[in-house]
Amino acid sequence: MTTGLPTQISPTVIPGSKAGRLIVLTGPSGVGKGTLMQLLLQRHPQLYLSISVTTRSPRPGEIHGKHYYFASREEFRQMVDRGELLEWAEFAGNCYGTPRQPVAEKIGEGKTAILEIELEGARQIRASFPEVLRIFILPPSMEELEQRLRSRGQDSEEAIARRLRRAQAEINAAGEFDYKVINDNREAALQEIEAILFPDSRQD
Ligand SMILES: Nc1ncnc2c1ncn2[C@@H]1O[C@H](COP(=O)(O)OP(=O)(O)OP(=O)(O)O)[C@@H](O)[C@H]1O
Ligand SMILES: Nc1nc2c(ncn2[C@@H]2O[C@H](COP(=O)(O)O)[C@@H](O)[C@H]2O)c(=O)[nH]1
Repeated sequence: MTTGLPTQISPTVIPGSKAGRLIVLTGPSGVGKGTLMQLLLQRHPQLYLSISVTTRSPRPGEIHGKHYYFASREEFRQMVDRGELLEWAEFAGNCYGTPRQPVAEKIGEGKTAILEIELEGARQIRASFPEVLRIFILPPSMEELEQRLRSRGQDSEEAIARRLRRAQAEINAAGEFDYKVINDNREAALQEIEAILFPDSRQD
């Protein structure tokens, strides 16, 4: 398990229909990506949010198959070796990856698939799927980011420190992305994302 390089997505497009879109949403841990995605899905249930595999332990309330597929390091390594992940990366001491098949299926059905992933994974996707639309979510300030990580109340002090160290490097790479959205006011950020995803009257 030494590389996270992806192979191609290869969606099978249903004859007579157009292929869907792949969207990547990235930003430092705690910036509010998950919160914004849940709100977006409530308003646009036709969107498909990929469920990742992780070796991280479940947080209280997290459900296997809903929030993540929780796997051991060995299970994760086997998925990598079998080419089952579209991308994967290590983040703050754990592995995270995107199962290939459901994303390929949804795109093949003409749907919009969204990946909520960290920077290295976003770079891998860009390399294997250049048409991807990539959005970076920024915090209003580093102080606010730290405050959000703490108020979430889910991570140890050590985990928060690791995530904050990684956050600055991720923010420095925001210029690589197609769009940047500052998540200060939740509703305003959501509307910006909607305007990116649904220019004109496109709703798929
Ligand atoms: N605009 C906002 N203003 C204030 N608090 C917010 C805002 N958006 C999200 N939050 C809060 O910030 C915390 C972190 O949000 P969330 O878990 O969605 O972040 P995330 O980017 O998905 O993190 P991770 O990448 O670690 O999964 C949560 O407590 C959430 O309620
Ligand atoms: N490269 C990938 N990154 C992923 C994936 N799923 C989630 N993530 C990112 O990991 C961090 C930490 O998440 P947490 O749930 O432990 O707080 C965060 O930035 C997620 O966006 C994935 O499949 N691939």
